[in-house]
Amino acid sequence: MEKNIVVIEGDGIGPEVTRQSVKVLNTIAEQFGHTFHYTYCLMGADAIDKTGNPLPDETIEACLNSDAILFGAIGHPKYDNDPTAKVRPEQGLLKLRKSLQLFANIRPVTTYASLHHLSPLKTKNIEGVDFVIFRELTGGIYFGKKEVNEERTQASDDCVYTREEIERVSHLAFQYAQQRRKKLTLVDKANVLETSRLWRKVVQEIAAQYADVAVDFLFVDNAAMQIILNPKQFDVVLTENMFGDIISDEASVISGSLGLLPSASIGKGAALFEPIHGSYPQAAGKDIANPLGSILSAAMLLDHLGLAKEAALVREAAEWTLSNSFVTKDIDPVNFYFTSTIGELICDYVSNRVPGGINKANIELRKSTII
Ligand SMILES: NC(=O)C1=CN([C@@H]2O[C@H](COP(=O)(O)OP(=O)(O)OC[C@H]3O[C@@H](n4cnc5c(N)ncnc54)[C@H](O)[C@@H]3O)[C@@H](O)[C@H]2O)C=CC1
Ligand SMILES: CC(C)CC(=O)C(=O)O
Ligand SMILES: [Mg+2]
Repeated sequence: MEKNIVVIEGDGIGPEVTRQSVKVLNTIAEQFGHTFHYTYCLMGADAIDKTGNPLPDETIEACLNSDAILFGAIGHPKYDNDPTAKVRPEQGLLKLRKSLQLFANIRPVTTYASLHHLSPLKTKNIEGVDFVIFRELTGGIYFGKKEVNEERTQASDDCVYTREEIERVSHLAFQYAQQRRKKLTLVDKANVLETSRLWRKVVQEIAAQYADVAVDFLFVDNAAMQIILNPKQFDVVLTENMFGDIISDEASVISGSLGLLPSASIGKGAALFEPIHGSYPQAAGKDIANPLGSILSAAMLLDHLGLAKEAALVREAAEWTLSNSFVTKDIDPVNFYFTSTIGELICDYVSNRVPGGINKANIELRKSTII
């Protein structure tokens, strides 16, 4: 199979985690006889530095002409700490999502037996947790009209949703639930927000078309608690843009680290794959960030290309690293391996196909020589 993949490394840890995913995709290509052509594009603070624009037109153009997009992360403290900056890295990502009409962001939350002991949550509450957050991605408060007065004493962000925006992501979420445990939870704030009441009404109507899916409704404040208290109750969680952004970072605590969670953004054609974390600037260039969120996003990319066997092998390799304690600093702050070593180990596993073929002594050597 021959495919064109756009790679947007972005800022902070974006480049170092994305490079591990490209290594893994290349190993998959070698093992299975595929050819992946990569086009590298700019976005975020890096793009502002080089072009003055957080999302150059060439990036949109390349993405529209690609089979899939692999994205790292954007964002830089010089903008986070300057609330008056008019041009900002995040504008690039929001505009890309809108331009490509990536209206559904799928964020799976799973747990790994070898990491249970690291969670601040009780093992009995998290073992077997397996749910998916369907986050609406191109509407709501992140895209509403923004205003600030001249004196900067008052500001507003409008939250707008149309019926059509709610319907299209809801149908995808219901269909996803049909393939899983047939339960869908809408998370909203319908006791206060008009947009949430529209969400609830539309989802109630759509539910009639999916009689085999059990639907329930949770206010977002309660949902934030339930995700920590009893995460096993969830199968598919459907929610608007900002609530999905917030509860998915929260849900990563169940898995063990924000660095573990992948995502797929889909919509009207293009498809983009990115870890759910940001640019983690404190770790940039240190080779300590967890690359698994990105590598598991690459697995979702492979699934999207119809390469299910390949995707499964990448997931198996990722699980193999975790269960053999080949983990980054976020998972084990004392005995940790570097970002690049985890990438290499996953490539080794993918090419050898059997864990017995990997020489543990060499891995220990790689760890100690780098430290
Ligand atoms: N999709 C994107 O590109 C996103 C960009 N951002 C941007 O990223 C910048 C930093 O934002 P933060 O709020 O600090 O969020 P962040 O997600 O970059 O980091 C928050 C914390 O999560 C942990 N973490 C994140 N990624 C990790 C990884 N791969 N391995 C190990 N630990 C990891 C670290 O403890 C870190 O301090 C900001 O400029 C923000 O706007 C934030 C979220 C998403
Ligand atoms: C720029 C932000 C909306 C990115 C973010 O936090 C996310 O997509 O998770
Ligand atoms: Mg986020």
